[in-house]
Amino acid sequence: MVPSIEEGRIVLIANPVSKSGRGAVAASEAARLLRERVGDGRFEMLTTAWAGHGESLARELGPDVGCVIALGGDGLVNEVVNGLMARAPQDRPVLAVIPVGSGNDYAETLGMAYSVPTAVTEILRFQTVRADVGRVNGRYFAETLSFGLDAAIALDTMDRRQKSGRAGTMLYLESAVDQLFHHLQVFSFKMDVLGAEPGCAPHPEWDDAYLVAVQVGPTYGGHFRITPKARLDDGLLDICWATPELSSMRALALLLRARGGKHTGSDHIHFRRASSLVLDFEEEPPAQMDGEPVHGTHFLIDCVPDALTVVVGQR
Ligand SMILES: Nc1ncnc2c1ncn2[C@@H]1O[C@H](COP(=O)(O)OP(=O)(O)OP(=O)(O)O)[C@@H](O)[C@H]1O
Repeated sequence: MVPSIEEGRIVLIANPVSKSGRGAVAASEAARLLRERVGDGRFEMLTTAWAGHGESLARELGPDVGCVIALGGDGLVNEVVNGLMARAPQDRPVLAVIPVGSGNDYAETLGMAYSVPTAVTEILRFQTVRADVGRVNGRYFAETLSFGLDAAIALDTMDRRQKSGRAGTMLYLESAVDQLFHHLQVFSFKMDVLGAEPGCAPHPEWDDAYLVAVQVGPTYGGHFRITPKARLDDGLLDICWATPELSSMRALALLLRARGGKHTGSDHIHFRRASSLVLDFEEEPPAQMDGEPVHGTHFLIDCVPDALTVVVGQR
């Protein structure tokens, strides 16, 4: 049983290479502020040294840790969540996030501030909620799992970022325009909804889609509100898929409307809510989970209700 967030140790797991290296500077600032506020004895900073390291650091946290803070982007949050989910439910410290990534969708859902000092102050208010976690083929996701167009954009943006060192919304839009006008693809999929909300039809036929998103929270791709009504604590995954036939121009207009969650009235957009589902694709689509690549054609997906306690900000 972990100690309470007020009494236990606080461990910061920082990704120094997040946001093109800005994570290192943000981590020193956060560590200095946390040491000042809670004292040296109650605080420790761990820095990731390789991709995937955040998961083992979170899995192996000592029994005296009451709160683990992930400083980085959605990729680091995903690693820490996977580490925490490997522990027994009563041994999972509270999760907090200091957003220093390029997407920060989970931090956005938690309402965390983007300035390090404000985020530290918010964390030390110890305001928490319970949160569900998504699971796909045995791995966990905090916010988003998606297939097709938006995953292609997210993965292409990451590729462009690594090659050019650039970041931000413009890079995402450049990639979106390229994917929409030169690589817009339809994927054949079959969705078998097992634990649907009452009144929801299963969807067992093969169908075509530009994208399928399975969400714990409302956003993906850097604050696109793809499932605006998704809640962290309802025990359900919100599913959205977009069906053809759309011209590249109309698909772009729909994507831009999705930024504010205003795509929901389109005849091409469909929603379901379910606690579990099986998704099959005829051929492997581009896929992402919290911004990280996922591979395969057969996906067993479910919601782990009430899995974590998470710190929320003031927005
Ligand atoms: N020390 C490290 N060296 C190299 N890669 C790392 C290291 N620590 C973490 N990573 C990897 O860096 C990737 C990106 O991390 P993170 O999500 O924190 O930042 P980001 O890409 O800038 O933000 P976002 O995911 O929001 O786009 C993740 O795949 C993670 O596994």
